[in-house]
Amino acid sequence: MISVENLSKRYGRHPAVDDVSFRCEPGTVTGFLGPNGAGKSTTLRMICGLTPPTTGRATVSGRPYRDLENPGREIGVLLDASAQHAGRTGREALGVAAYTMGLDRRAVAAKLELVGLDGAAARRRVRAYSLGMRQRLGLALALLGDPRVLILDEPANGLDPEGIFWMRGLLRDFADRGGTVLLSSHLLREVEAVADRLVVIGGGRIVAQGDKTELLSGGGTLVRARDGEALRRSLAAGGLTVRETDDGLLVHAETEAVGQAAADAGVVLTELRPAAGGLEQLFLTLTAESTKEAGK
Ligand SMILES: Nc1ncnc2c1ncn2[C@@H]1O[C@H](COP(=O)(O)OP(=O)(O)OP(=O)(O)O)[C@@H](O)[C@H]1O
Repeated sequence: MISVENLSKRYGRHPAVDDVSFRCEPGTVTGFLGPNGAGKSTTLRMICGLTPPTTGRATVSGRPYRDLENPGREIGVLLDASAQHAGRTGREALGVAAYTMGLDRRAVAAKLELVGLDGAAARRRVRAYSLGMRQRLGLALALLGDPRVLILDEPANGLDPEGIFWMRGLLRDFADRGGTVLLSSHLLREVEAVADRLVVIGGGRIVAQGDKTELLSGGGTLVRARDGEALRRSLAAGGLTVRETDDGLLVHAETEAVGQAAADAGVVLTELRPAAGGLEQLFLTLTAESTKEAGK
């Protein structure tokens, strides 16, 4: 469990994080979403005791990070995959971490295997690693002490599509086994695929938070079929209002009602999903604002 209560951080007169509160519960993946400069990294650094908050507090498993006796056993952290000793091999990096956490060295081999770094990769020095390999090593370090909580800052950076798919599976599995995951991203689509809950931050303040499905719903349903005309007829027969979009037909109804209308008419669907509504718009606006700010 992670609890963030009224956390604020000022740099001079600049409020990098402004009165941020949220909780991450066991068994869930929380996506911490915001455009560049929104305050995500600063918030994560405050949770991990690396940046002192101006006001407010954050706890992990009920205690401030700095009070945890052996933090790596409670919480796995990956804030910057490149912040690793470049002269060590992957295996050495994990070996040193295992030693400081008082772990059996066998944990090293198990985690190397888990993150897909084979023997040859583990023997190479970190300076020769691609960003994707550094992310995998960073994840192995975070998971090394078998913590119950994971905090990851933009973990998909540098991973190829197969790597991103693999990581989502790993995080989902971690949460399904009762773990708590908080991961940040500046891409809605990236966290949408794995998160149960979303916390959206813009300009240092929380602008939306809650259940992902609820936040993304309200925008209707997007549906496609091989036979577009038959689909249109089936939806009209079901009394549903339809609008043509680049992504398919946008129907003003829940997915279940749309699927039922198509099934009643025997129409084979090729796609059926909630259209991202208010949240997507909100996120696009935030991103546009931050890009404008950056250009000033
Ligand atoms: N050490 C610092 N000194 C001064 N300002 C800082 C410092 N760290 C962060 N900031 C500022 O605080 C704001 C939030 O930065 P932060 O890195 O937390 O954002 P972010 O959402 O993680 O974005 P990014 O993905 O670009 O890192 C930015 O305006 C940034 O310039």
